[in-house]
Amino acid sequence: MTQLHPVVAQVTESIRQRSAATRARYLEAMDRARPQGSRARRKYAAPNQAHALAAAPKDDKHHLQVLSSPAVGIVTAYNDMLSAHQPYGDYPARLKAALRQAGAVGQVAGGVPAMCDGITQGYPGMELSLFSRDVIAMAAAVALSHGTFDAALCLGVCDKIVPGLLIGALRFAHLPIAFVPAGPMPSGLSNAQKAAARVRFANGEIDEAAILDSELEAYHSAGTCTFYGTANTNQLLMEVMGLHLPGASFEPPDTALRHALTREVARRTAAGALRGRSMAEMFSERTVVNAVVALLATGGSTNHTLHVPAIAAAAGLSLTWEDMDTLSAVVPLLTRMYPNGQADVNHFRAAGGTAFLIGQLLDAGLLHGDIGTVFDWGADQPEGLEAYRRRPRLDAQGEVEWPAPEAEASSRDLAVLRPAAEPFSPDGGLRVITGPLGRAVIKISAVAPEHRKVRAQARVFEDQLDLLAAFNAGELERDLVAVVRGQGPRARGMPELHKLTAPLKALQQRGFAVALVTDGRMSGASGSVPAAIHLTPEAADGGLIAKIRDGDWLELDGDAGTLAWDTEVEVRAGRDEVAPEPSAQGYGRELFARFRAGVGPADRGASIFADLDGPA
Ligand SMILES: O=C(O)[C@H](O)[C@@H](O)[C@H](O)[C@H](O)COP(=O)(O)O
Repeated sequence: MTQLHPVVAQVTESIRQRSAATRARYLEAMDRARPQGSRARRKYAAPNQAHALAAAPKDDKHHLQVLSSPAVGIVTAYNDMLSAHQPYGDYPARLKAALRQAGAVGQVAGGVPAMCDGITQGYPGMELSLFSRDVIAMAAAVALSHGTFDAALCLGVCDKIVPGLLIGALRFAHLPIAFVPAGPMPSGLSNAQKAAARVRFANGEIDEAAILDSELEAYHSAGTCTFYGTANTNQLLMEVMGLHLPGASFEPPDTALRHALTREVARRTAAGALRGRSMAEMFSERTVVNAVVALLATGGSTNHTLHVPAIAAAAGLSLTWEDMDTLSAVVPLLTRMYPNGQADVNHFRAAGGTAFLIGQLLDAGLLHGDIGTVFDWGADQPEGLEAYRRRPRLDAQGEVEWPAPEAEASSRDLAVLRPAAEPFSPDGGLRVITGPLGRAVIKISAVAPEHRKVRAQARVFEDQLDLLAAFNAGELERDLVAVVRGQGPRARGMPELHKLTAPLKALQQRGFAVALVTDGRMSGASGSVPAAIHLTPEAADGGLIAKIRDGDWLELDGDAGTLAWDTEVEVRAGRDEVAPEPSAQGYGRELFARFRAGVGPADRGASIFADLDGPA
């Protein structure tokens, strides 16, 4: 067996020790919630049980009431607005049929909201986006609060939905809970061509009709957007955490194999319920470390520097940005997918996909192989992550099987996916930035080495639209550190500022040294311009970013992980903080005032949930 890398072992151990008290309380709570006796619903009095059975079809009633079959709650994030979630429309029927075959009964326990960042990018709805993660966690809890379920299946793909569902699921981890993906959109216009068209549009070289045609060729059908942004990072992380079946993440929607995988995850979850498995016994600090390693090895979305700590906290575990940074120094970058390269997730899958990636990381001792997985719930011999080296395929009956991996498996496209011995870069794609302004994160894997260090005078904006206006007015034709502040969780719910990608890139292409510093977020799809994001403390929480003025010299060095601010301490002290503009009314933003007032800082996940398991 491969020896675990000492740094991975050390980070895992420090998370375990730091989290000892909260984790113990979490596991006790999960233990207390475990049903005593055969089925969860039996603890309820007759009227309560009858309510749960009332609308069930006759056969399901017989199974639940007489045969004591397990009940599996389906929590769905279906809607027609997210192309990635549209395929979920008929999943409840598919899952219920598969569960019946496995001797269980499926019931839709509830729906959770899901919003598309691609639609709301740059518009008021985006100010609800990050908070929607916590709303989804709460909605998942409401769905599972019926308490009549012996297992659950969660249906979600996109940015806030998977983290939200997982946070909710982890509070019901006395049950076995699996995640059911739906697969990526087929490749259309490439992401690089799409981005190039946006820069041409920003430069005034093409008109509204041409840019819309370009976008419609890129976003053309159901399935997850093909770039390696937050949604696809979610998918990869779920697989490496053992919460998807092996190879399930990137099989396209509506293929025979996709449907066979969906049936199989239902069967394995039913088996988990029959065997008395729980998510709590499979999800540990090792699972969390695996998620971070996979994030780093693939240059995944910066949003996961918020989501993974928030997910860990929901399982009583404390993960810090420093843990991520420490791991980043030893985890090699093994993939190049847009925005870190030209390929998309379909190319990644064709090059060897998760099976090759996980195999490489296991062989390098960078992943914990000994984690519990949903695959193991239906297997006689637990295999842990080893099973995820295998690729799914259809057997003669049209069901899924995972043949033993080829001994000499290699990447089929070294421009997209590399072995650990020949990485794109010896270290991972994310870095913590430190300096007098506080701490921030940067995704250097998406930035060419020659652009990673920028020294320039600041131009300060309180709103991304002001930056766009200044760009359009030709005021930004110079070396520039754009400071966009008042965008943090307490100020505005931490919107993504992805609309700035095209103009900043256009300036970079004109030969200017350009960087961004913000207490807001950038999209997982943003790249090429170095961006120190998630700056904490934010302007609305006493952060010194509120004291920067136009003309101050800033130096962002992505490789060194530093953000210097030349202005003398005495000069800074004499300046007033510019208070962030309050979040506007309308688009429901007023409903989230309590969220803004109560949210925690970015390095703790920008979450409204604090100390779920008491003090550390
Ligand atoms: O974090 C992310 O991955 C993004 O928020 C993503 O979910 C969103 O859809 C982008 O806005 C689309 O990217 P493009 O605008 O580049 O197509």
